[in-house]
Amino acid sequence: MFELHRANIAYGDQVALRNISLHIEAGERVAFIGPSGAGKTTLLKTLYEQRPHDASFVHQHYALVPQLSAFHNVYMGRLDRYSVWKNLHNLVWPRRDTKAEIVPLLDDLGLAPFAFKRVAALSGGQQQRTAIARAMYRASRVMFADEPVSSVDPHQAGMVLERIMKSQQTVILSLHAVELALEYAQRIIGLRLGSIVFDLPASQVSPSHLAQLYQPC
Ligand SMILES: Nc1ncnc2c1ncn2[C@@H]1O[C@H](COP(=O)(O)OP(=O)(O)OP(=O)(O)O)[C@@H](O)[C@H]1O
Repeated sequence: MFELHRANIAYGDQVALRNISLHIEAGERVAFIGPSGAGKTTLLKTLYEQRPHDASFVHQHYALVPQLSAFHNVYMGRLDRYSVWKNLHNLVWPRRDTKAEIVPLLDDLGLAPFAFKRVAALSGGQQQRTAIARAMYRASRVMFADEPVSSVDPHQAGMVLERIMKSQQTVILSLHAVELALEYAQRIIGLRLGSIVFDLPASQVSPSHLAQLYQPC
């Protein structure tokens, strides 16, 4: 489904990824871990660009429309699939059938009480869960998510990751929380200074692998 062969990615003269070879099959649940600046976001974006038509992307900074409600932001996940008439109707006067699709999705992520509140009035964690709900509503073949639980409180982070893993066929995400990556992903790719240090099933990642990844420069 995704393939990179000795890929190098740079921003101007700043090299972000070096000699990356990678193959990801449909249905995999993959987590990128590694220190800040290791190249996780760059790798997510590089892979996303291979199939933007059938993937969704949860951005680190959510990329929501703050003036619109959580409901409307989630609806935007399918804006390109509906007619102009349906989109205008839902913007002004949400249709019952659309509410029946979106409200349970928000409810599942603990957001039902905020469904029709402006996103600008929601907390960071609530905004992040709204961005996840939008990606779920899109229902594409692949979900990319960049630090999708960074603002969610620790009690909810597991629940949110569980929902993500159940809702999509293929999931590729970056996580700072190593323990969550090991619990919810099947395959862990450790990145450091733009290179892959290990690529292993979660069950085979050991403390020495992690020490190698997070050792001081
Ligand atoms: N737009 C940009 N312009 C220049 N350099 C960039 C840009 N985006 C990222 N970089 C550099 O590329 C490298 C990898 O960045 P990237 O954001 O992919 O890392 P990351 O592992 O996702 O970091 P974090 O965990 O902090 O989000 C870093 O050295 C970073 O400074």
